[in-house]
Amino acid sequence: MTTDDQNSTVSRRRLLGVAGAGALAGAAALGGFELAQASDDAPETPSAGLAYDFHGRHQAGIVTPSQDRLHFASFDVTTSSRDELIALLKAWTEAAEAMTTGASVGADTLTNYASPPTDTGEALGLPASGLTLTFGFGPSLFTKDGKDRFGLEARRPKALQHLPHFPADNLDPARTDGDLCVQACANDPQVAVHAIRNLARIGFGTVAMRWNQLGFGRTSSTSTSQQTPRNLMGFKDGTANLKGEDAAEIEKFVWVDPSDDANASWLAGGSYLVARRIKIQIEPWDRTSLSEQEALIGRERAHGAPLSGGTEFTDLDLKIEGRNGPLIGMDAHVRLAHPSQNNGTKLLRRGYNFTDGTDALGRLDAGLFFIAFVRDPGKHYVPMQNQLSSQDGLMEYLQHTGSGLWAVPPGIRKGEYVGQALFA
Ligand SMILES: C=CC1=C(C)c2cc3[nH]c(cc4nc(cc5[nH]c(cc1n2)c(C)c5CCC(=O)O)C(CCC(=O)O)=C4C)c(C)c3C=C
Ligand SMILES: [Fe+2]
Repeated sequence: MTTDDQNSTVSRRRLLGVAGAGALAGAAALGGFELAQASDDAPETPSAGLAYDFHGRHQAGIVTPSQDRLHFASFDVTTSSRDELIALLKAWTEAAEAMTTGASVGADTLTNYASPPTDTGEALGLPASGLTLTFGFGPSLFTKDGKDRFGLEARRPKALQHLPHFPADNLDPARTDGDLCVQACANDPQVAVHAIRNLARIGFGTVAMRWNQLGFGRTSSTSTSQQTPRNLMGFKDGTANLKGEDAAEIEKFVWVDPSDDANASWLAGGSYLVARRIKIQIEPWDRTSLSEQEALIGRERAHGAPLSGGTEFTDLDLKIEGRNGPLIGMDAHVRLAHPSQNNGTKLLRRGYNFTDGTDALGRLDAGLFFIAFVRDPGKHYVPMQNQLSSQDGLMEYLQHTGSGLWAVPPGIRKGEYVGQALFA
């Protein structure tokens, strides 16, 4: 595996090769700890000193191992100038190149006393922390209120539509859609927040942040080297996820192929990002019996094994019957999400837990910020969501409150800017 292909090789050599001043300062500050964490026999826990290459065939933050923290932001473009939009994407690329190495934005951030600093400063001295920045273009970038603001309409991918209304959706427009999105993931929340804040600052006058979401505790593993984490329902989440190492399946289900859409050859090597803010009714869930919880998921809670038997990674057996019907019930989440019930479809999940305070009744506003990367949302996401939203027993405890779909351009080569082929 090369960094060019996967952006994901992380080794001591790589850590030492990180060029950013911030990363070097951070590594020096942490002394031997950094090196110990990044050594070949290091535990699978991601270290703060990791750095993923921003350049490569695909954007990082998709098949690279998911980090612990998320700051996701959706932006609306406020200018009607195509040139200003391109200038923003160039500036964002330059800033992303710096920040993903642990460096500050702008060379003279602490020496030019006549201007505001070019970097907001809160990550100064912190290492790269595995920061990845993944950029996406929403349907409204191509056409908004019937207008082709930037001359892009003819190049809009057919699959890039606003997501349909799903049963039981209760979407807040203030947490839905957006012209552009940026997924910032890192192993330090301050690094992820710093990245989004700097991109927003750079975009002042060109874009306005529409909504954003903080996330913690990844709810999926995207690499076989990672342990399966737990979501706020207390279950292991990500066991049957696509993993970055499954090259053939990633090719089939994640990356857009040049033959997929003649209008959108610029998207080849990219993907689509689906985001759903799913609130979990935590208090009723916590008063539900263990047997009911396990029946609704279709797996046992302690180790994540399917209710049809075996251990965590044993395949589901959807046919085995118990005394009262199938051991994995007809409305169990894993049955309804399983490829055999979805035309063989798989998706790459990359979600995070969230808590956003309490509501007026003192209930936690918490849940799962679901993110998935798919090759074709109309085939690989919409039918599955329709099935889950209408039949999944878990829906009694869930409410979808935010949503969006973005086309994620392919990786950026050195000297290029994010999404350059779209504007060529
Ligand atoms: C549309 C896709 C999906 C949404 C939305 C979704 C929400 C959601 N999921 C859990 C908890 C679990 N999901 C699990 C498996 C699983 N989920 C999806 C898809 C969506 N989930 C898929 C494709 C799968 C894999 C199915 C399979 O092939 O077996 C599991 C089991 C562990 C695992 O395999 O990852 C859990 C637990 C919650 C709590 C949630 C919304 C809040
Ligand atoms: Fe799920």
